[in-house]
Amino acid sequence: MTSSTPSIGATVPGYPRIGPGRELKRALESYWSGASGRDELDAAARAERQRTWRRLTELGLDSVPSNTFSLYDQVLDAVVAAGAVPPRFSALGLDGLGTYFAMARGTSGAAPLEMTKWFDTNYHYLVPEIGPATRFHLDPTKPVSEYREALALGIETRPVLLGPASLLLLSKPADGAPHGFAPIERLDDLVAVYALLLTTLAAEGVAWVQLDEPAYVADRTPAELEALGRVYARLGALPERPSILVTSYFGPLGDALPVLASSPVEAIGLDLVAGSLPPGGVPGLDTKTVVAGVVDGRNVWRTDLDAALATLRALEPRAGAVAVGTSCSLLHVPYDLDAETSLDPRLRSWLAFADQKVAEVVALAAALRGGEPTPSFAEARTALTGRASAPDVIDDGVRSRLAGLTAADARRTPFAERAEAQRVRLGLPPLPTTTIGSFPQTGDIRRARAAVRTGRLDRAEYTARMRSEIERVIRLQEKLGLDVLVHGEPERNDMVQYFAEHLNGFVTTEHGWVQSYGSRCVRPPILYGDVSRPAPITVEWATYAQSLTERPVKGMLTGPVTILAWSFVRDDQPLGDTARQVALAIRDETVDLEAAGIAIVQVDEPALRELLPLRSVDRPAYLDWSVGAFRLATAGVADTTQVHTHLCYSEFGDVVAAIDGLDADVTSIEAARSRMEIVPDVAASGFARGIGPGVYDIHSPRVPSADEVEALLRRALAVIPGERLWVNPDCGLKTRTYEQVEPALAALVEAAWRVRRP
Ligand SMILES: Nc1nc2c(c(=O)[nH]1)N[C@@H](CNc1ccc(C(=O)N[C@@H](CCC(=O)N[C@@H](CCC(=O)N[C@@H](CCC(=O)O)C(=O)O)C(=O)O)C(=O)O)cc1)CN2
Ligand code: MET
Ligand SMILES: [Zn+2]
Repeated sequence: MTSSTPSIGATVPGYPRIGPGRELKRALESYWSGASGRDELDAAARAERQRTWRRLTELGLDSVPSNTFSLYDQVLDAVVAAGAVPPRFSALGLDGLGTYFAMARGTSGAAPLEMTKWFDTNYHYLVPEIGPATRFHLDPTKPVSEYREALALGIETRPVLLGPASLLLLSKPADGAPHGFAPIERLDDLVAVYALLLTTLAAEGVAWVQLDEPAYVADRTPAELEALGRVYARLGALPERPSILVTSYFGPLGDALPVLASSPVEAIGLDLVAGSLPPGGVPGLDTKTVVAGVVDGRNVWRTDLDAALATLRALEPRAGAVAVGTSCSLLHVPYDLDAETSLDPRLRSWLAFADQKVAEVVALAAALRGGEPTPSFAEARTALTGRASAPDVIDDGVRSRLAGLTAADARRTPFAERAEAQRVRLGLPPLPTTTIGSFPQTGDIRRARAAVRTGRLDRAEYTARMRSEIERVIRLQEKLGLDVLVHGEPERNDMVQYFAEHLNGFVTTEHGWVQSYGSRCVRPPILYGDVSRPAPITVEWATYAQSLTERPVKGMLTGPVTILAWSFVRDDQPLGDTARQVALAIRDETVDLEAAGIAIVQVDEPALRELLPLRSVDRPAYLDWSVGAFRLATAGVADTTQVHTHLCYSEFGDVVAAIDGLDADVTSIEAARSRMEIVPDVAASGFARGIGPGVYDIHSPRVPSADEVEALLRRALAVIPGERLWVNPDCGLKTRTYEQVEPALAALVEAAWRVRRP
């Protein structure tokens, strides 16, 4: 670093990219459908990048990031930059963009890269496939052209890339890699490509580059820590390179901090919201710029600027220099609070979305430099005092109800007794067939919802349309011969937002879209106060569906952990306390469904795995409160009511014991994509209740044949007795079409019949 290198000052590690009005989502979906061409997509992408750089400059950042834009995913972008495209995609002979989308979405000839959760967030990344034969080679096109594009606007930027160690730690072994191979074994080869990239960027005139190493906020072996040191020793030793900022987020770096502090990098980004600097000396830190992530990049609360400034000041004597940032990329929050014109102004004053957070970072950096604290400090103080004393945040009724609970409220009678009572009541065949809940969300359904929102359709007409949709779904399931039916969830915009809209303690936004994967977005609700259920939510829909058929219809609810995981949660009390409040509201709903004659209630917990803490020391406490919340939500019903749950992630290893702890009568899990790989583990864990390993991969448009489903069922039957085995898809059908769903479910029912035959 030369004396002319600009200091970082105020910055952010990343920024949303889907567009404030979801412009990129629309451009992508239009391009994929063939309705528009390459030029339109390029124009939309360029417009979003340029808008972002201008906005961040206007808001006052000293160092503006680039290459944080992505047409699909930043991990996929790093795969492309490193040339690590798996051969099944390069063999397609497509151009760059065609290959890129083939990896993201698959083609008829090549299954896409696997998608999995980005740490403990609701963002999904594409999993790189790395083997001994992967031939890395530098493709600097994207970071270089984005840097030039910004420079042409007069904006000097800091290119951002996933760091080499994290890239490999987030990868999986390529097909055909020898048993025991780990992608990290290829680190030295990959670092050679990053070295070339840094040299290339230096030649472009880049002053700072940001390499993200979030994998080091999880537990890492000594060899992995050593590998991190090796990477940055080597990159740091390059004769011509930009200054290097290594960024971490979502937790404290732990043992990786001294490794980076003693490496030759110039700056280290720390998440000081999810973690804090350890007490005591960190050798080498006093020579680094610490980019202090004191503004929460994952939640929407306004920052306590006084407290953040105190943290920054306390850091000053320990670091070479202190710069200010958000705790992580702003990808995980909506763009701009100013778009939310219908929010209660008092609540609004407690919040900050991406642009407001950038302004907070700028204000903190200015105050740290010794300038006058801007008026925003006083405004923040007023807002926070208001929030702390707001009457509707605390609900004494909820609190006393929770205080009055005992362990018995979260306990059902032993499974064997319940199972017998349910067998008698339900009279289901062996290997009962069912689905996970949602049926396709058609354009008609979504348009009707948009119309009722804008007042173009009245409530009664909307309800009538949803009822006719439910009737269609019930008749279809009867025709297909399914045993346990669902109502199809047409009335739900989203399985979390829908419940939040009907519970006290939440508000929802109009424009607060956050990318979940590719072009798919969610509007996470904001949980700001004590939670309760003012009135039954799903009972009318469920009883209407049940009135249409003799077969049992499952009541369908979202569990407390998933509601929390996919919302912005309050930061003024432990998450476990909030979970119990949500659990009570869901418990009220299960009890009301039961009273209305519903015999089976499913409480989905797909996010149980997602919230699992990144460090193993923190896991037992999490599993304790999360499992406890689920049990509280479901233990209010009689033995004769069958409780189902649904989880849909491929990595179950870490939560197999917790699944047992949930004490649901039947658990459906995702299993088709891994061809039932997980089932022996579940059986070996001693799990002895009903289980429905998915036999239809709903993430793919492909329709499975009855033969395939039968083969999967026979595989499951090898380890699970027929009286406990359920037959169902991997997950809900909302993203599929009826043309795909009908034949797939027909195959599923046919396969169950074949396997049932003695
Ligand atoms: N919250 C949440 N997280 C989750 C999941 C989930 O289901 N929910 N599933 C997993 C995978 N993640 C997913 C996330 C989003 C979507 C998804 O399909 N999102 C939809 C939006 C869903 C929604 O909120 N729909 C609303 C609003 C739809 C909309 O865009 N309406 C149009 C108008 C209607 C039209 O013309 O189509 C508009 O507002 O402009 C509704 O149905 O009411 C999308 O991006 O397209 C799927 C999976 C993990 N995380
Ligand atoms: C992401 S889990 C989805 C469960 C929900 N009941 C559905 O079928 O859509
Ligand atoms: Zn699911």
